[in-house]
Amino acid sequence: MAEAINKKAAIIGGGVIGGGWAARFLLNGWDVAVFDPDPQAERKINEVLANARRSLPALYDRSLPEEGKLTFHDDMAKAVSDAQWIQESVPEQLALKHKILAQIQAHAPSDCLIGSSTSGFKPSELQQGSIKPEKIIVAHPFNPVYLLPLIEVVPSAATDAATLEAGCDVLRSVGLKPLVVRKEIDAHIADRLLEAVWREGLWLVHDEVATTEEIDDAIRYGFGLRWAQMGLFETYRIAGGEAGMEHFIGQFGPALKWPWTKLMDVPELTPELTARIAQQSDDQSGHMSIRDLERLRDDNLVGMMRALKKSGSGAGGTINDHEASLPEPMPINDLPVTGDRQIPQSWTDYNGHMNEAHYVEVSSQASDRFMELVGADANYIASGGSYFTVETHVCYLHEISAGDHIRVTTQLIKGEGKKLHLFHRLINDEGAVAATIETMLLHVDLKTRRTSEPGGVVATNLAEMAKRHADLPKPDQLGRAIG
Ligand SMILES: NC(=O)C1=CN([C@@H]2O[C@H](COP(=O)(O)OP(=O)(O)OC[C@H]3O[C@@H](n4cnc5c(N)ncnc54)[C@H](O)[C@@H]3O)[C@@H](O)[C@H]2O)C=CC1
Ligand SMILES: C[N+](C)(C)CC(=O)CC(=O)[O-]
Repeated sequence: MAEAINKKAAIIGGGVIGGGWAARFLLNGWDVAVFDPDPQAERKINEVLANARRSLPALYDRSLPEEGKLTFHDDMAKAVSDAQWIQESVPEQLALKHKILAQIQAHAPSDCLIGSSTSGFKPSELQQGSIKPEKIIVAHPFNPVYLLPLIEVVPSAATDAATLEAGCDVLRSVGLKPLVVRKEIDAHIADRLLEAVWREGLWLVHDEVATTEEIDDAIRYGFGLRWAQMGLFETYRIAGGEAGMEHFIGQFGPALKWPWTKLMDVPELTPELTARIAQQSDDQSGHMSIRDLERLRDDNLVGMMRALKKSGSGAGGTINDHEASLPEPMPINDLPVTGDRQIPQSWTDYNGHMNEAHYVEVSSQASDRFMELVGADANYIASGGSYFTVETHVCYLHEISAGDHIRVTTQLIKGEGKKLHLFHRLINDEGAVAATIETMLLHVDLKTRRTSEPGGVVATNLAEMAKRHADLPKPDQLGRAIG
């Protein structure tokens, strides 16, 4: 069989942001070629990648594609040849970006789009002197690039609609949420907002009103939590109470003209102020290495984004959409695969392995998937029929650790009348059955909350599935009681 050919991304500049881009593409199945003259680039990217491997897959309840191949190059031409996407992430200096973009375009495939990670330059500035200005856009990510879905995509007058859409499709395919900025401006949308908050923070330290830690507390215990799920305007709509946004503006709008904010001025970043900020930051966080801080940040982000995934709000909706686009797993031993996932860090406990509670979560997801396969899907449930779990028995056979990949197969033991008797096997990458979960569900009428016969399509599908599973050997753990 011919080997599948992966897509290839070229990462030009592999620092904080280039490393994050490399991880996002690799973990979404792309090959990645990096060009960076820093002799430490390979080590740094591998460390970022290790953090990405423990966090990005943990956002999903399905496996990401098989990881692509990572290569490092000291020749720009080799790095960009055959690339379908090129991402420039060199330092924020316009002259350097012009030089690098010219070198890229001298060697890149002629139809290849180049995204620039620039935090502040407009695309028309980046395109100055370019031989193909229409192939350069701003694709501004957020740190950590492998976890945060937002990507500000900024076209210029030289960018046509089809190129822009094709670029957004590529970015969506690796789980990003393109926000197309309709009018190019310095620092796009998000950095305009971030700069305003940062400027105020600097003034508060300068005027000795607050330390770096106190400013961070003011954000993380309060409005930072609100912003992650509703942003600025939706939050303020609620703050206007039943009278809404107009009332809110009427009450707090005038304060914008009172001396609440420093607004446009920037404090002089003298050596003394810089040293004060650096010392306060060391006092606040110097007990942890940057990589440890990154892991803490990533674990918290995964937890918050998994909560958003449940409601589908904001970043959670992007993860759900990306998850739905991931390929379906193939059957194993004639059984449907009803789960295929990496075990997140947050599922492990003080014994250093997957906590017992999450086996039931895996079972619940596998039963849900099985229900979908026999037609008891979201539409069916909306029409008033569903299954309730009434009994579950778990056998823990081998330890499962954070980062392990498991697949779940489901054998139909009985699917007749109101009863749905399932047997799930959790299979690890060595092919061993790490756990079995036997579970009984009953069909219920959601209006009366009483058991009822399933609808025609579900009953027919179950009967067909039962025929296919009838000759399979009965599992050893079936009907097991404790003792
Ligand atoms: N750090 C951040 O929070 C964010 C930065 N950005 C943008 O990303 C870009 C890169 O920023 P960072 O990654 O933070 O900087 P960085 O300093 O961490 O990384 C820059 C990398 O570029 C490499 N480099 C320098 N000259 C080069 C050349 N001639 N060819 C190839 N590589 C070269 C350096 O060796 C370094 O590894 C900037 O445009 C920045 O505005 C965007 C979003 C967030
Ligand atoms: C500070 N910064 C301007 C480089 C920040 C960004 O561009 C985005 C981010 O990740 O905060």
